[in-house]
Amino acid sequence: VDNKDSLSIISRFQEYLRINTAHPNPTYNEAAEFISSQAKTLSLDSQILEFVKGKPLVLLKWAGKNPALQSILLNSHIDVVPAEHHKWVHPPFEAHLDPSSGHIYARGSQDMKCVGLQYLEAVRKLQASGFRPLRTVYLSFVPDEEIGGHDGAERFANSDIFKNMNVGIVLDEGLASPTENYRVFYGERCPWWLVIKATGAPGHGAKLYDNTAMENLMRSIESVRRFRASQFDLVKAGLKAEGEVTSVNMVFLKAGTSSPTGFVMNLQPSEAQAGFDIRVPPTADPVSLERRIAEEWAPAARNMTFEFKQRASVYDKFGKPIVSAFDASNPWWALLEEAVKKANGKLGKPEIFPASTDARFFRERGLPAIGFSPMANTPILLHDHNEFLNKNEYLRGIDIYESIIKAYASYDEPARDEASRAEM
Ligand SMILES: CSCC[C@H](NC=O)C(=O)O
Ligand SMILES: [Zn+2]
Ligand SMILES: [Zn+2]
Repeated sequence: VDNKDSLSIISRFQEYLRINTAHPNPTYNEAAEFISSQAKTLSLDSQILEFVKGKPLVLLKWAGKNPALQSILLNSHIDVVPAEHHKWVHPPFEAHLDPSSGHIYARGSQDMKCVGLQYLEAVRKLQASGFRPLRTVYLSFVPDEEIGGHDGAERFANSDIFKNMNVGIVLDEGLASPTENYRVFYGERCPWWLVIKATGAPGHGAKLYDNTAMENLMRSIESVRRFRASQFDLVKAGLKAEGEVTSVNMVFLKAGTSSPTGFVMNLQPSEAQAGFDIRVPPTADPVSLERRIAEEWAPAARNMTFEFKQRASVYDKFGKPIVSAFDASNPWWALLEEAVKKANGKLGKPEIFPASTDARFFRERGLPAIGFSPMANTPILLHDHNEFLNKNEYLRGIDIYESIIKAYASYDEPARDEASRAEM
């Protein structure tokens, strides 16, 4: 790449980053227009699907020479999480490029506007080199991943349009890696968002009595904390990776009787609740966790109830953990490894993604999906202040994708259907 090319590649990335697609009011239309205009410069077929009004999904198609072969889907989400503007060194939607370090600061620089545009830039380079794909390559830019993906990737994966695309492999997001090895993911933990509620007799703030809502809730919180520590200890001791234990973090506490001048101090409230973000590995036993919740964390005997705000299934409809194979049964895995190597990149060991991504909707349909965001030598800053990606790392990622897309789109063995299922 000569300097002029890389300058325009970087400024296109900045342009995308400057479109504020943060929740709760993402400017999806502006982003969809930007992506469509990019697709036009590449002569890709482009359509905007609106499974839910106001939530556009941009679907691009680079037609392959053999449409009978299963296609390749390169997925990325358009939306980003909100940012606390005043806590950033550079405003989160300015995409400031620091001239001395080469870091580009922006919300979405790692998660995951980088990946979406790297796919496009890789296609641009492949086209310039005269490459023509054997398999059809699709690029999807989807809304709402950060709020659960139900109006985005989930509807898309369950649509007839998707069915007719005859997808054989999906690439989706991974995580930055502080080392020189890229991280790569074959599965992810399932989000369970739990609210537990305690009730108890109200009374004078000076009175000691049993069964207050606060006491009942506190006992649960203590029990949750013991479990949390037991899981965290396994990670700290190096016995399990982050994605292999069940995480539970308290994310809100709600209790007390408020008045216009603040909380009432001498009244013990009759209700109290707490919310927990729980992530369940595909290898965990969801039944025993649910029993723990019902018996220890929210026992009816202690006047407690619970409710899930989100409860993704650990198993698919065949009762198997929702993971993609990374052995010889999944030819896409070896192809990815080789392609990354060919582009002088190194891959770490296959991992379970600790949070959730849209990949689960494709895996649920029995498709292999690989989580991969080519960012090596980069601190993990997704959802953090001062999220950044170095411009050279971004450019290097384009070369990596160029190699992967070339290998995938040239692969002429029809992938066997059962190859997409993992035996775990
Ligand atoms: C319940 S779906 C939420 C998806 C979100 N994804 C990335 O951060 C997450 O919290 O993992
Ligand atoms: Zn993401
Ligand atoms: Zn995210």
